[in-house]
Amino acid sequence: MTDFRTLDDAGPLKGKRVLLRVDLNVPMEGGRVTDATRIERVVPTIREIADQGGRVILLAHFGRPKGKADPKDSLKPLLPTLSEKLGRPVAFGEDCVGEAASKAVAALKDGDVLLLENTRYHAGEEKNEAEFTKALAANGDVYVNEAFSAAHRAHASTEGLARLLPAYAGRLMQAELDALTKGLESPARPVIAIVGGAKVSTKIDLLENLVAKVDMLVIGGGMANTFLHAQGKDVGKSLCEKDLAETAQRILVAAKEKNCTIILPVDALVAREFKANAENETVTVDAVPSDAMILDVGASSIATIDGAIDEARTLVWNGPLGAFELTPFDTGTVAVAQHAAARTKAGQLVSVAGGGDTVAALNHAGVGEDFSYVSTAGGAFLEWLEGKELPGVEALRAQG
Ligand SMILES: Nc1ncnc2c1ncn2[C@@H]1O[C@H](COP(=O)(O)OP(=O)(O)O)[C@@H](O)[C@H]1O
Ligand SMILES: O=C(OP(=O)(O)O)[C@H](O)COP(=O)(O)O
Repeated sequence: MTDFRTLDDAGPLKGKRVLLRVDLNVPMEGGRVTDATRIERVVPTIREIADQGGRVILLAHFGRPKGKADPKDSLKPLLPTLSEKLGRPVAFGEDCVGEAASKAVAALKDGDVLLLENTRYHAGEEKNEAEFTKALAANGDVYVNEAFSAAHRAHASTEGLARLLPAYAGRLMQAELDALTKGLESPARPVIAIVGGAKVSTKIDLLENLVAKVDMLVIGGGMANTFLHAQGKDVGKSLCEKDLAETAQRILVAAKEKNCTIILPVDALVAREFKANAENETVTVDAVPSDAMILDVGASSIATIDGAIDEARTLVWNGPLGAFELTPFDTGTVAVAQHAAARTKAGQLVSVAGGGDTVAALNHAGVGEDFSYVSTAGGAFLEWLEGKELPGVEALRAQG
């Protein structure tokens, strides 16, 4: 049962300008998409609207350009993949508001698809500014939110637009919420969570609530370095947000109070260069050379994590355990992903993973199909798991 309106409630969309908010924040390398999962998952909705004769106007962000039109965060390089996956041409508007956008929208015929440039090129997006939201809304008759993975952001294109235009949830938004509710509303215990990745400052706070929901929490990736630093260890030149040491300490205390076992790496693969096949060595986390970076968990840590997974009946995972895009720093992520997949296939574990890079990492490990459920969302998925209201979903409910 959904308590918001979906595409089924939108009425005939023929001739309507449909602002479709999608999450195209996909992993890229050298200007090419390296994992197209997020694109593939929104294709059915784009087709469904276009096939009815709706004029599809895709709104999306890429990276974190912080209100500046930084070319490295352009959505343009995604066009070939988007068009290939969709099996039809996609036009491009050089801006998401103003003349460039309105001209591109005016040129659309029924059933056409248009991608507008990065919404985060404008500061009004993240500030959810009324003027900017109005400028976005000027190009649409209807708003459809398909970006579950950005629903934890109260931005103009994820939240504000739902208040200005008739608003509906897209098929993926609906499916993600249904699947997570079904899979995790009353999970089999013990529950283990793995949180890694690089978005330390935007994800660390949610760990405080998460430790009350799960029995074991594995902290890996860049997130682990901040915790190791908080424990007084020298993490050398590793990705580490030192100003969050107090937050990390608070989380460790909260975990103890809630009887949540925290599992931090005991050893690490370190290197002096952030590149594939950089010279590397395994060291204990007490002996990280001051000129080196932790780029993956070590073999003893992998064994500990695998052992903890063996005790669990439910796994939730966001954020790779290391810089998995660069061999051999994919070793920990691949080993743990394969172990969890084998337990899942044997019927011993319910495994739910999510996040743009996490999905790419599972695919890289060859187990993307073997988890119980793979969400496009990382941060949004964890916030949902915490029990938090997601602004993008709440704004749809307000109209429901
Ligand atoms: N120890 C580490 N040092 C640097 N980067 C890391 C480390 N561990 C993981 N990462 C990086 O984290 C990124 C993914 O983080 P994040 O965006 O939080 O995950 P997701 O997109 O799945 O939510 C990957 O690009 C990976 O290279
Ligand atoms: O990639 C995303 O989230 P994720 O890294 O948690 O999977 C979303 O596009 C949100 O991006 P943001 O964390 O820059 O707001």
